[in-house]
Amino acid sequence: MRIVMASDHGGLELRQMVLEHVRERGYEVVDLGTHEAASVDYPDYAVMAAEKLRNGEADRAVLVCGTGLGISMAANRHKGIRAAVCHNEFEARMSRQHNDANVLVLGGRVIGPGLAASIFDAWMSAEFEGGRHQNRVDKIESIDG
Ligand SMILES: O=C(CO)[C@H](O)[C@H](O)COP(=O)(O)O
Repeated sequence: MRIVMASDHGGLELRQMVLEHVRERGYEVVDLGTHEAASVDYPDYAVMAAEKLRNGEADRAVLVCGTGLGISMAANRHKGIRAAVCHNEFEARMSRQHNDANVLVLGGRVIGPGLAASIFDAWMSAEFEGGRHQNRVDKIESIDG
């Protein structure tokens, strides 16, 4: 499985730490940066990552900004993208089981690397349950506001 990762400057440090963990777990990573501490705009990174997912160059994404909020808002503007900001393993598991989230979003100024790694593991090991949840995800996908 190929995972695309991206962050703004607010998520740079956490992204770099989580990236190591993701590689240690054996996943192939497409790292879109940012690579420097200079201020950048998180929507640009959400768009780049969403494009990789939508064109099949990656299977899942992990996005990080300072809070996780802005980059998830930007990612969720794309059809087929279901980005979930997760602060704990429960949210991570549920975002897969019920919401079929294909983007995990973390807040670099909110959580530390140990928790972020556990959240990633929980997210990757949980499967979408389908059934009644598929119907709801289909309704999300049909929203054209
Ligand atoms: O969390 C974020 C968006 O939700 C950004 O990382 C944050 O807004 C960047 O702030 P600053 O430009 O003050 O470093």
